Amino acid sequence: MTKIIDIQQLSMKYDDSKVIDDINLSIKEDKIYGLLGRNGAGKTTLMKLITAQIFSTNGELKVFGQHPYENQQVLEKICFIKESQKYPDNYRVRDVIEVSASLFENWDHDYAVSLVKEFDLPLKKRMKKLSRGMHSAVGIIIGLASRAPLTIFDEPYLGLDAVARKIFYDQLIEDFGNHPRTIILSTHLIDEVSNLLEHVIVIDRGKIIIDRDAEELRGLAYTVTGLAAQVKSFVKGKEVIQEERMGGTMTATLIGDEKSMGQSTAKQCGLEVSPVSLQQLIVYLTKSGIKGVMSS
Ligand SMILES: Nc1ncnc2c1ncn2[C@@H]1O[C@H](COP(=O)(O)OP(=O)(O)OP(=O)(O)O)[C@@H](O)[C@H]1O
Repeated sequence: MTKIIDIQQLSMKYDDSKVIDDINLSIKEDKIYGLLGRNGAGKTTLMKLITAQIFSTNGELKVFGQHPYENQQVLEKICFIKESQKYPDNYRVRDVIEVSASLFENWDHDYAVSLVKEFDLPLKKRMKKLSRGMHSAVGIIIGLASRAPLTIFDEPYLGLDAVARKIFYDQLIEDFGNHPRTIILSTHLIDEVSNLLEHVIVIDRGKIIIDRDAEELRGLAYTVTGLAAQVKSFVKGKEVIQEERMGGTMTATLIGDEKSMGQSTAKQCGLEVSPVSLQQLIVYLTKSGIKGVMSS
């Protein structure tokens, strides 16, 4: 599979503090990536580096095989929708759509218009009069209708209600199916997007700590519950990322995929086995400060 982004030993400092710390990463063609991590982890900084809005202090970054800085050939293939995307106040929704049409080679006008209807946006209303959520919906429409070969959404849904977020997810998955491209979605709503993601990248304090196929990651951990003595005996020698005791009962979350047979053994021992959501797993892994990169 072709690499769309190739990052080697990339670092970036703001003043004296390293916010991107010697990372290696490759992003492949026609996949949906989740870029996840805690506040201040370095997600936006990484996206700004990829889209050539800021310079790295060290390392190599290639996008579509070239350095992205002031490189029109590369930049015209990217659509970056930021968290608080700004538009000229006096523009109407319609004007934003028209200007966007001129920026992206693969722009689909009919699709943009159908999305405006889906999100129930008033085409004639000026941007400054839109609510926060409506503002975000405009960004989402541009990101989807651009059909840019590399589309990056950085927390695109500030103020967007649950219904509108569902429209976004449904549209993303449907349109991606018809027009595959590389999508990077940065979000804190991990469980909501969990089923959309094909690959998960987690950044923590400027370092990539997880770079792994989403399906593999989902099956990587499980929770066992039962009598404390039984759970204690079962988890002995296994990698436990979280445990909790309530009276005589104990719950433990362990790392171990299907192949390790831990889940079937736990069931045979009479323990209750339950899956761990992607969000829970990422919270555990970032809290426990895993060393090195969990990569596939
Ligand atoms: N312009 C700047 N000047 C100095 N420090 C900055 C600047 N922008 C970001 N930082 C710092 O860089 C670090 C990474 O910030 P970044 O915005 O990349 O994090 P993030 O993962 O996107 O966070 P969030 O999820 O809260 O949006 C933070 O410590 C932040 O304070």
